[in-house]
Amino acid sequence: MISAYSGTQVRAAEEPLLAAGLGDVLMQRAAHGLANAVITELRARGRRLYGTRVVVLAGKGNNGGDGLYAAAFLAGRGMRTTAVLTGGAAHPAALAAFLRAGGHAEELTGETLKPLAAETARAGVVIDAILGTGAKGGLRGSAAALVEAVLEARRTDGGNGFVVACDLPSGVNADSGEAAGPVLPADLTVTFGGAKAGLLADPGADHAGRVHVVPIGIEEHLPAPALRRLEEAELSRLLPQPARRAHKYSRGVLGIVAGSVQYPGAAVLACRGALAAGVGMVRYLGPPEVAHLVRQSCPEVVCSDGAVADNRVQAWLVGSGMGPEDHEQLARARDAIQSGLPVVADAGALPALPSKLAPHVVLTPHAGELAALLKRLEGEADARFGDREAVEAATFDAVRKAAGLTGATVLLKGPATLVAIPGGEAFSQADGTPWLATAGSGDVLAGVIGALLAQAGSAVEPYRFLGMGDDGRWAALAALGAALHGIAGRAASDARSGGPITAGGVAEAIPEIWGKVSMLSNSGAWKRNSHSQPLR
Ligand SMILES: NC(=O)C1=CN([C@@H]2O[C@H](COP(=O)(O)OP(=O)(O)OC[C@H]3O[C@@H](n4cnc5c(N)ncnc54)[C@H](OP(=O)(O)O)[C@@H]3O)[C@@H](O)[C@H]2O)[C@@H](O)CC1
Ligand SMILES: [K+]
Repeated sequence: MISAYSGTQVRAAEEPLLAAGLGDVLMQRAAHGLANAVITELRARGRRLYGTRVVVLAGKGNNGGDGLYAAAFLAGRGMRTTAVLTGGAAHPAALAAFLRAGGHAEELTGETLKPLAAETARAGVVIDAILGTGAKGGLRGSAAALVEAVLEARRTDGGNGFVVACDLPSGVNADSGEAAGPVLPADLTVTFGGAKAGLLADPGADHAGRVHVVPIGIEEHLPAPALRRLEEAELSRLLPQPARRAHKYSRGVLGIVAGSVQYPGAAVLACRGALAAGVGMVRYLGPPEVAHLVRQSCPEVVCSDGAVADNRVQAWLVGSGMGPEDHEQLARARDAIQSGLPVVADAGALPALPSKLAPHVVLTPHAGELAALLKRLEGEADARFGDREAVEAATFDAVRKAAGLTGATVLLKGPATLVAIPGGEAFSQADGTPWLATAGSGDVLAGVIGALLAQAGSAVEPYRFLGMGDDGRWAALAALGAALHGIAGRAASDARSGGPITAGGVAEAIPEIWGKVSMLSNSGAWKRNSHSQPLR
């Protein structure tokens, strides 16, 4: 599991060591980890160190200090290093070490801005150490102008160097991933002590590239993470497995209220997603025309046009492919939400939610649907997240806000899918491929999560083992569904040499992914079939 923390959490964890006079030791560890990551990356790209040009953009705080110490180390390895001092000053000891090692420093001024931007754009390696966890807002002033000029120079002249962000891409908010000003997107972010939550939430995740965590000795002081990402070991542990004496009812029954005469395919895809994700049985409730199509595509599904109360299930999925005019389906959706059973509420069910929900209700909006929900809950005049763009600019805050206002677990679909319960556990899964942005993909995801709720909603032990509260399991199950769906989407695309996929293709790929993930032991090694390919 990747555990990510807010900037405040990391700074609090540093406090006892800073009080013990170990500030410089922490900085040296961070700088050493950063320099080693640069060397590893250059070697992986088949590039020699000697003579390669490195530009470090160094702010006046400790983030700049990390960058300057790392650049000093690289200068000692024969790299040609230039430091651009963006804040009119620099960490004194780190700058002295850099100059002693043979580095060359330039102050950023009105006159030097253009040539330094051009030099940065041409460099083999750029270390972005302008701002770290001490940033207040996005980049501003001459540092912002420099980054804009570098972006422009890279656009016009190209540039094949790689960008390494020191702790986080400068201007990205460590807590939320928001970026108020320009940001130099990184190929790699080397982050210290623990990942920052803003690196796993968009738009920060967009800018961060790969994330590499360097331990610096503060780890035992860190609290429960603000944001988690399930990896193979946890996926393997959390995937439900049938007991030897299982029967279809004990395996879990999912009731699905989805689809309409206008969108019958959503019902079929939700059923296919659920069936692929190990549920014992699916009961479909909906209009006869849709039920007919469901029966034809999925003969395993038991269909009826009856009432929610007449169907015994362990969980419900409601809303996919339903519109505001589908009164009968919406009435069923409301009954399901009020049944007290775990529920996935998707698409058409979102505008019709009761005002107060609980975490066993999992909402699965995309950014536009989340904006509409928040606008309704906050009131049009006060809505901070009034439209899709506002949600996309601050995904983590938006999802936490929606969880707080509804009381439900909220899953926001995206390249980094975020899940949060009110005031508690939150997850970010980025397992998929952009090809998953295709019609029906969300219906399959809703089916997969519904199937997981029906099978495993009552088990709390695995989550306690992972240090989560009992309500956290609703978010973890939704994150598990997002991970399965994402990995399956990637596998489906890989099977076509990286080509496009359909929602039906994603559902088809899920059972094999489930099998492969289940084969992993908790250490991440294969239990059986040790020659199998890793998942990602
Ligand atoms: N604590 C430790 O020992 C360790 C810390 N570590 C490292 O330190 C980093 C945190 O360092 P930090 O606290 O010095 O803050 P940092 O991110 O460098 O920025 C503050 C400076 O930027 C300025 N500034 C602020 N906002 C701005 C803006 N929008 N646009 C432009 N300027 C802005 C602000 O100026 P001011 O506003 O105060 O005038 C101030 O001078 C952390 O990310 C990690 O890399 C590791 O080495 C481990 C040990
Ligand atoms: K930085």
